[in-house]
Amino acid sequence: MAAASFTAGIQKSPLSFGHQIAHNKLAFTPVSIVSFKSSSHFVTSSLSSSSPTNPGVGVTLFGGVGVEKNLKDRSAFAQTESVRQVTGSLTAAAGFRFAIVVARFNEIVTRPLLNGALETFTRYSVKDEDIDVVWVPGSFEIGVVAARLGKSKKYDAILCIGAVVRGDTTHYDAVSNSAASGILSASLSSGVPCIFGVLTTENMDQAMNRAGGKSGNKGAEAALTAIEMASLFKHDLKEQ
Ligand SMILES: Nc1c(NC[C@H](O)[C@H](O)[C@H](O)CO)[nH]c(=O)[nH]c1=O
Ligand SMILES: CC(=O)[C@@H](O)COP(=O)(O)O
Repeated sequence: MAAASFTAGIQKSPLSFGHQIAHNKLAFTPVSIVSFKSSSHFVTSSLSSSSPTNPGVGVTLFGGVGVEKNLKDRSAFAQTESVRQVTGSLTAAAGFRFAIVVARFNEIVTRPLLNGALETFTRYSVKDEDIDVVWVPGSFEIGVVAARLGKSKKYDAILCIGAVVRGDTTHYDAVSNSAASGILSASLSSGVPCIFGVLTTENMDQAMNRAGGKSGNKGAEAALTAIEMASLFKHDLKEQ
């Protein structure tokens, strides 16, 4: 089934993908760094592991990375031998639910950003039926919609896509700053990660280069961020 797409309450036909984007998968190999003391230095070595309690979630044990001289004389700075570190995983995205809020303004840019995001979700095993796409008029409107979707608690992360391109006036600053603070505010007020996939560029060339052109596809990158943050919140930062 294809991802649902909504615009002002009207369900739109499913999106089709014309081509496969070239995008490197990020390798998030969970790594543990163990340390041992050698005279007055910490020496580090590394080996791989993943959390036994949360498969697919990297846990890094970390102690004295780098060279720490004369530690015994600096007891105030004594380091613990195993500080737990966590990072979201990209390997277990199946089952996560995502909303994408996308601005129609500069659709020639935002449409390929959206397609890049959808292709990435598919590549990482997110099902179409677990993705809802909501269209809004412009980037200024993204924040309020992201907040509403976040508070619905239906989604593990919300990906926000827009393209603000500088014109002749100061309007650019107002729209781009409002989009950024609106999306941040949606994240903080809902407690659901809202990912900033809004381009803010000097001209259309810069925008197109980042929407599948020579600078990659920022929509695809933002989708990876959404997966990582969804994983982090699901497995390690659960509300108690
Ligand atoms: N100029 C751009 C806009 N402007 C429209 C605003 O976002 C908003 O829809 C309007 O002010 C009504 O509230 N939007 C973009 O996404 N990109 C622009 O470059
Ligand atoms: C980013 C904008 O809002 C921009 O497109 C508006 O253009 P202008 O400043 O020339 O009115």
